[in-house]
Amino acid sequence: MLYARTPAHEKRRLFRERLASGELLRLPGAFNPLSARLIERKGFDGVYISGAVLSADLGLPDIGLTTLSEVAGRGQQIARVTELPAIIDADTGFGEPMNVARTIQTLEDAGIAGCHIEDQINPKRCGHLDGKAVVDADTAAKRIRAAVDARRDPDFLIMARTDIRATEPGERGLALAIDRAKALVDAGADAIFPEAMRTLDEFAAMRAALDVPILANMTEFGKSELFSAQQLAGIGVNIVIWPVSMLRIAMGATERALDELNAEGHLSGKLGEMQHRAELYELVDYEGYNRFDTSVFNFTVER
Ligand SMILES: C[C@](O)(C(=O)O)[C@H](CC(=O)O)C(=O)O
Ligand SMILES: [Mg+2]
Repeated sequence: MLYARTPAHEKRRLFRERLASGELLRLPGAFNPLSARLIERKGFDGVYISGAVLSADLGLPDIGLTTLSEVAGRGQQIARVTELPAIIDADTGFGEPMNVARTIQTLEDAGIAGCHIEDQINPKRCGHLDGKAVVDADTAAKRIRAAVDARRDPDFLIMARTDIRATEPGERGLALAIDRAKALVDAGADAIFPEAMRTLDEFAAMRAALDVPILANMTEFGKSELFSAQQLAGIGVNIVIWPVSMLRIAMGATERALDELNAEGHLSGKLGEMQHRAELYELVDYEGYNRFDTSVFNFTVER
């Protein structure tokens, strides 16, 4: 009721423990707090909080327009309703290395379990758009070092994302990505998010080159092929995210329903696709609030 029971430091500790086991952890993107509850209910290992989703939700493109306060605020709303660890997209860290330090502490305060900081120039753009540019290795390493120095909970996961793969085609791009990832691990990154990798072999090469966990981004309609959780587990990937998928599904369904409403003047044909009122009530735990209420008023006062 109201919020999750597990304190943030405990979520982080448990997430680290699961990560150390080497199994693949599956994190669908939660596009709001309610969807995070559903992700938990369905047995996933964590929730991912996407910058692309937050921007889209506000009707904005994913080009670095959102602020730390907006991101941390949404992160807190989502993290507080689930027992699952929440990993959030911190873009480039919202400024210079000193801003990155503040970002990390703000996300810790928001109850988040970890984040990724990318090596794109400011302003960043979606990792699957063309024309991306990255900062030099020294600046990228400074961002990560600032993040690591700033955290107060050593279990808060600091993941470095490199976008360098897509800046050069073919083998050369992959080699650059591996070099950059190694430098970011040297700077203190706990995990690596190699963005816009193209094939399973590329993920496997990155996996073989590093001794920290790596993340695979299975975002649709982008630069990476889409692989199953089984395929990614098979090559030793540690975390997989489907960052925007649930929003895409919800928006696709909404669009079709609006068309039907226009055509038919009612939505009776869509009832089977809707979350039932009973399911919603269960998800937000009406019953728990009811119990709470009766336990508040369960005394009698003698006069
Ligand atoms: C992972 C990502 O950073 C996000 O914000 O969710 C995006 C996802 C997307 O735009 O599909 C990215 O890959 O840049
Ligand atoms: Mg993003």
